[in-house]
Amino acid sequence: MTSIPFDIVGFDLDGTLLDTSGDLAAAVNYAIATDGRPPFPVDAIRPFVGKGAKVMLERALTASGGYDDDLLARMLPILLDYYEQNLAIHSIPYPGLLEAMTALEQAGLKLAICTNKAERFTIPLLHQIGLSDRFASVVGGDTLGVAKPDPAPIHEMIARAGGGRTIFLGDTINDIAGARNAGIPSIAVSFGFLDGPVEQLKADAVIHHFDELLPLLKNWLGGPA
Ligand SMILES: O=C(O)COP(=O)(O)O
Ligand SMILES: [Mg+2]
Repeated sequence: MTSIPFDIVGFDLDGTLLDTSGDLAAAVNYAIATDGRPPFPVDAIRPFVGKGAKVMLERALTASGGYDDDLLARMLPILLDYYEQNLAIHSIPYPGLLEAMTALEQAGLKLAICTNKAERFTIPLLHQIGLSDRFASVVGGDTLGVAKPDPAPIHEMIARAGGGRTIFLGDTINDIAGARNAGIPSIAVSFGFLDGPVEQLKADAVIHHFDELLPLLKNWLGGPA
């Protein structure tokens, strides 16, 4: 028995479990350089992330002079191929994540992932970081053909993990709205790829470091269930 009122802790990937911004920025910058556009600093790329690689590229192209459909169609495969070859050069778990995961597992909880990143990148990235064996389920942005904030991938993550009371952690409105749409409580991480104050996400709770996760869950007072 655990004193934590959940069976599954679900996580977003980019900006929540892993700081992938260095590798995402390198892929965007590689692609836009083929059109002669100057690189973005990593900090500028972070707010572009959260709705998949295509939206990330669209946002980068909008911010660097605009684009048409032909340019987007030419550049997207360049970005995707580069990223696939360079998934984990700079990407690292956020501080305290590995300890928090171990503590949650020892408390009897299952861990799961629902990301808007395509499976083609998600599965090898987790493998390269050494985390593939730790999650009861992993659902990507293309697993079902619909992505967060649609609740379907979060429901799928829960079902594939065996079902049970679930809480979801994320760094963007897609995650927090997705959890709300799925009828489960949420926690926003303030260290992710925010595009505004973390309070704007209106999650049920906020953590600033993974050290806060276990105590928060042990003392969870409820939130929408
Ligand atoms: O790849 C993305 O844009 C988003 O991925 P995330 O849902 O794990 O943040
Ligand atoms: Mg994210």
